[in-house]
Amino acid sequence: MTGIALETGALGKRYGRTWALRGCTLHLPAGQIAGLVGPNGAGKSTLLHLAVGLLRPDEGKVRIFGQDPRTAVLTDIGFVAQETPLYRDFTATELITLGGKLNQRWDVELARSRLAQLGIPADRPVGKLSSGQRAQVALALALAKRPRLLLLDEPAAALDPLARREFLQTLMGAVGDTGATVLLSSHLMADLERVCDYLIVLQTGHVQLAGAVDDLLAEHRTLVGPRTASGALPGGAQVIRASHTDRQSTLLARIARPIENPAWAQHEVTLEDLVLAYLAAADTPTAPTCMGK
Ligand SMILES: Nc1ncnc2c1ncn2[C@@H]1O[C@H](COP(=O)(O)OP(=O)(O)OP(=O)(O)O)[C@@H](O)[C@H]1O
Repeated sequence: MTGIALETGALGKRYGRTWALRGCTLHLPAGQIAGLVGPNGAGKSTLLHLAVGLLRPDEGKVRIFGQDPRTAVLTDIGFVAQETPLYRDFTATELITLGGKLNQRWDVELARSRLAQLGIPADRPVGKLSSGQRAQVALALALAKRPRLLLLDEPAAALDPLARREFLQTLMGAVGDTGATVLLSSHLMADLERVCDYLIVLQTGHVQLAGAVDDLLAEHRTLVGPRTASGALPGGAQVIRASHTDRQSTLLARIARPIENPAWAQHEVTLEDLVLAYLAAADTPTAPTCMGK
């Protein structure tokens, strides 16, 4: 599927006098599984609530498939909020029936079979399930909607490691089947490394880094070489994060082209290296920002 699933322009939201999100400009190409990362309070939940139309922007715009989420596209969006709010007195079976009455493209079988596969009691009020089981019910309901865009706010946080792996596999399977776009907020970098092909890093309400994972990894290297001032790097590299010993510098750098100076050893970076470097750099006054293609 082509096109842009989510687009924001100078998007801002404040609570009282405090901006939770400000100047947020990004786009998420359709068909991607995107990770949304950032420290506590960075604005991830705020962005997701704006995208699903549950919050109104104070500045700027947000568009889902080119439309205002507060108007036309709600049937295209699936959302699992952080605390997985569900009607706690209802059983999963009742929620599946209810969903069928409220949604046009409801896939009853998908929801039922998923819960049966996971051994989740469908006839017990969801308020009496464990928080991990409730998260699974919420995901099953969101997938049953067959959304074009699925927004998940830390969906796997309450799951044990095995359940998390199954959750991510189901997610990837469902997305593979339907071509849905996913935006998934998480603090679990290993999970994101496993499933994401696009990455958005938020820091104090701003986009710090965004782009296709393959491009971001190709554009960055860890460089180890003679102790150097950041301004004197080979090949026009931009230093994101530097650490030094008396004789040696280790730099996480954004490189425009391969560095041919043999004094510098180059190593590929992991997604976690990259995110940590940008988040740490954001605490410095000249924080770099990198927007991908
Ligand atoms: N209802 C609210 N009233 C006042 N301030 C709020 C409210 N919701 C969020 N905030 C503030 O807005 C900022 C962004 O919060 P948000 O929940 O979007 O961050 P987050 O990145 O999702 O954090 P976490 O990783 O902890 O879930 C924070 O400073 C938070 O304290």
